[in-house]
Amino acid sequence: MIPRIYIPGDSGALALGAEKVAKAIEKELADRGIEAKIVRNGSRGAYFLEPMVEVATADKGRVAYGPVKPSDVKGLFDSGFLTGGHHKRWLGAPDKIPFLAKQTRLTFARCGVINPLSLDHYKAHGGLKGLQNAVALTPADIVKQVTESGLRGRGGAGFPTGIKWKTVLDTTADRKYIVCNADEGDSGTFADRMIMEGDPFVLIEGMTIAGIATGATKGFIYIRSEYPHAVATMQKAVEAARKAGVLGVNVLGSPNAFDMEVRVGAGAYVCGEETSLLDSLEGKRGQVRAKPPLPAHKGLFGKPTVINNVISLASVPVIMDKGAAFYKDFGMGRSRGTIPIQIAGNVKYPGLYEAAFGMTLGEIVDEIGGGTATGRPVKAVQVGGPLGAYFPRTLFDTPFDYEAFAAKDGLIGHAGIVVFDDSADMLKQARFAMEFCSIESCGKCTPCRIGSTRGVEVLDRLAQNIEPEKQIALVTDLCNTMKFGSLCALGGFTPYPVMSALNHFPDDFRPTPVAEAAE
Ligand SMILES: NC(=O)c1ccc[n+]([C@@H]2O[C@H](COP(=O)([O-])OP(=O)(O)OC[C@H]3O[C@@H](n4cnc5c(N)ncnc54)[C@H](O)[C@@H]3O)[C@@H](O)[C@H]2O)c1
Ligand SMILES: Cc1cc2nc3c(=O)[nH]c(=O)nc-3n(C[C@H](O)[C@H](O)[C@H](O)COP(=O)(O)O)c2cc1C
Ligand code: SF4
Repeated sequence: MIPRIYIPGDSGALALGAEKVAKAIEKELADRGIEAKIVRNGSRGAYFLEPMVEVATADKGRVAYGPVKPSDVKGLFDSGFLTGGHHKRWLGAPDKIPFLAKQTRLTFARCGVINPLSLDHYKAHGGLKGLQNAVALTPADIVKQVTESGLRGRGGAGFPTGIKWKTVLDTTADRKYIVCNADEGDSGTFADRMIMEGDPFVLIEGMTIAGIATGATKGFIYIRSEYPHAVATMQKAVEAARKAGVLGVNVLGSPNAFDMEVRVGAGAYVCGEETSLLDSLEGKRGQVRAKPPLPAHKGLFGKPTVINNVISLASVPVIMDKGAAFYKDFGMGRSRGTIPIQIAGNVKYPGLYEAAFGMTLGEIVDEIGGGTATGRPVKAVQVGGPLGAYFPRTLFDTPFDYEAFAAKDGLIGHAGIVVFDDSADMLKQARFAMEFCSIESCGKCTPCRIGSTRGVEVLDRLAQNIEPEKQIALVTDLCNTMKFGSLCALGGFTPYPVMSALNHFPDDFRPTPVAEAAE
């Protein structure tokens, strides 16, 4: 029985040199008498957190699943290749790490401070105050506060949360749902996981407020299967909240009923897309639905549904506690409040940093992240997951703001940033984006399903220096078709990493002509 080790091939892993790490893990296990075979699954994962390695066996399929213990690959930590410790460091004493102490923690205020599963600790640190205020208000007044706070969807699209809630509140139905999107598939992101493992009650409180605000009595938290600790913690927290009367037929003794369940995904990136997620929750194969109808009108089981990201929902209690004006005071332009920036990849200080919108990308990478772990110059930073653009140093003055990033053909997404040093080959990264899309495509529309597969082929020809100008024209044309012709943002946004790599790092796409190289 040979354990197979799956190496999630996301861009964070690539930034760290996934192949090298994979080989090292293989060796570490071999030294311990475990015969192992490396299999790259080519899709998602957050390698740098705790090494997210799935161990499966040929005869039983997946038998053990989840992070490898740091002690299993101690040599890798010693060599600085894996930095699982920052998870602990982040949850641990932020005051001992100067740049962590400089954060503005509103959503993450309690993480690392309280016992995550103690409702008493939660209450002693301001927990449930938002919900207490909410039960005394009308649904319309709660929605008004959330709208006035300026909170926008932290899952990536930045849609105003209050407006989404109002659509559900205004839609008449016998049943409505709150769905929390905890699929967290973006490379370099781990904020949702941190909340679920570090302060689960804040998510429960946020979802309950959403239920009361919109008339929904049932909630579902859809958690990616790669997060076994988060699943276990959320399940325990939901039980504790139910026992304490925070959930149930009379929320905090009020006439409002709300309850929720934890559901586990099946490992498809596209199931983070809200309509595939709904299909998956309904027990079907996760495939993107055409919009309209919006989930807010016709969502889970055809009923009006609020779908929000973990951080969007977890940001609501502080708004309902301290008021819309308090929250709105942070940030810049139309990006209000704080955002948990997740710094990963080849960076000296990876971790989660909650700050008001408005810091520049350069401040985040150089000052907070401390530059690359390898000490080499930063070449590129991918912001917003595998569908996000690669920004060169010349764009480091871009403030962390939805509109500022969009103006430079980029996106903030879920605020994960992955840093690459000057050894990165951007043609390879562009190929990775196309390959990722072809693996994760739900297959419903042609530009994404066929386009991504053809895209890999075109970039492979480019790498072999076969008629390079022709391939560049072809990939540009293909990206245009994918951007405007895809049904959802998986196919529609894959052109961002591809075209930004091509536009900002053209030298990597034009291999030295043979004659020149020979001189
Ligand atoms: N967090 C992650 O792991 C991850 C992974 C991949 C992509 N993304 C992000 O996903 C984003 C795209 O998501 P999308 O396709 O759902 O975006 P979208 O713009 O279609 O929708 C955003 C949200 O607003 C809602 N909405 C839109 N108009 C509405 C209206 N008039 N009334 C009520 N609700 C309305 C949608 O239902 C949805 O919930 C990208 O920007 C990307 O950053 C995130
Ligand atoms: C391919 C794809 C994957 C997505 N994955 C996630 C995800 O893992 N988590 C998430 O919150 N949103 C994800 N989204 C965005 C959701 O469709 C949706 O916009 C979000 O859950 C709405 O919540 P928000 O308004 O609170 O951000 C994804 C979108 C696409 C196109
Ligand atoms: S863009 Fe890709 S993932 Fe989205 S609907 Fe089309 S085939 Fe499916």
